[in-house]
Amino acid sequence: MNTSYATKDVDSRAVEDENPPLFEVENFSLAFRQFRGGFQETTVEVISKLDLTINEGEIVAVVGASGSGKSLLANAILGVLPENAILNGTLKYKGVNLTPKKQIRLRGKEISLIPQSVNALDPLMKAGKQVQTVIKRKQKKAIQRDIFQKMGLSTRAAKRYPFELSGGMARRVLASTAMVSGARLVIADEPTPGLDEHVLNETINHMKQLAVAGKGIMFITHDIGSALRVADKIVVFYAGQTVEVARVEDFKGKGENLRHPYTKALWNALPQNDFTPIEGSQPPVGNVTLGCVFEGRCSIASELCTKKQPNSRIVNGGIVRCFHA
Ligand SMILES: Nc1ncnc2c1ncn2[C@@H]1O[C@H](COP(=O)(O)OP(=O)(O)OP(=O)(O)O)[C@@H](O)[C@H]1O
Ligand code: NI
Repeated sequence: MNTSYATKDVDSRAVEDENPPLFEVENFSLAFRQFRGGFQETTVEVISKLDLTINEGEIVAVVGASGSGKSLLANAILGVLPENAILNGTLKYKGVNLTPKKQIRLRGKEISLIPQSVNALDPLMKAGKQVQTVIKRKQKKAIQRDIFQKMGLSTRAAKRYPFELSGGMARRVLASTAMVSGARLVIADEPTPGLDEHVLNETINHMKQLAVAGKGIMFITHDIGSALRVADKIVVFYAGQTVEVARVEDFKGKGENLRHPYTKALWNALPQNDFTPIEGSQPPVGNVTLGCVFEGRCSIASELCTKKQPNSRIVNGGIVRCFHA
């Protein structure tokens, strides 16, 4: 696991060919083509100016409110977006552009998704079998039994069809699938809601084990608390943009070491801190603004923030998109 990511992010672009990061997103944007009022075509942008890097052995948490574009990013990486999606920017796996063809080849093998929805399970296949089908090694059944035991799933659960499983059990089956897949990059989209404390700890430990084994993990969550328990660095999303990339150690005290006002607000909203709610709400999807996406809720916004969008820059070993950080 590494914590010197900020300099590494910048350096790694310069020495791209020699030692590229496991996974990179650069200036990525995503819009949907829509038809309004008959034949008039419009586009709605849901992700813009998104950057992030995941190194081998690193757990990167992507934290953001509901609707900030987290699942869409996950689906974009896997290449499973609806037809009307328009993508721009680059996604690179091991320094090479992820083309749709490459995505099909890597999906489920090198890059594995723990989807947010349990509907992703095959309704016609028993739980144990679903997990066995992604194992490439021998002794599929033994490996599946072992992971089920670790994830708190009984041998009876393995013989059940998805509709016979509770929501929490189904989530654990999905997580088991990614864990045994042998993928180098695991994208976990909200793998923890509805898990009891014991299974939550198991899931977190398992993510850590995968990282120790050299895999890169993208852990998508809206819960900054669980992100801080497991991740090496935290990428904060707001309205489809990365507003900050911070080290876990930066989250302490009153958030003095954090850079973006939104990240500080998220930290101070935690029950163990001030429990101060964040006033206002995220701008709706498709909202086009000249200025900073957080400006309407920001306590330190100036006139500049209403007129211009800040670019990302490195501040104090982290990355921030704010004029006043
Ligand atoms: N096919 C689509 N066409 C138009 N808009 C879409 C489409 N799919 C998703 N969106 C919109 O894009 C935004 C981002 O959605 P996304 O599911 O990525 O959010 P999220 O951050 O994963 O939220 P949550 O925490 O609730 O899972 C949402 O406002 C959603 O309504
Ligand atoms: Ni989501």
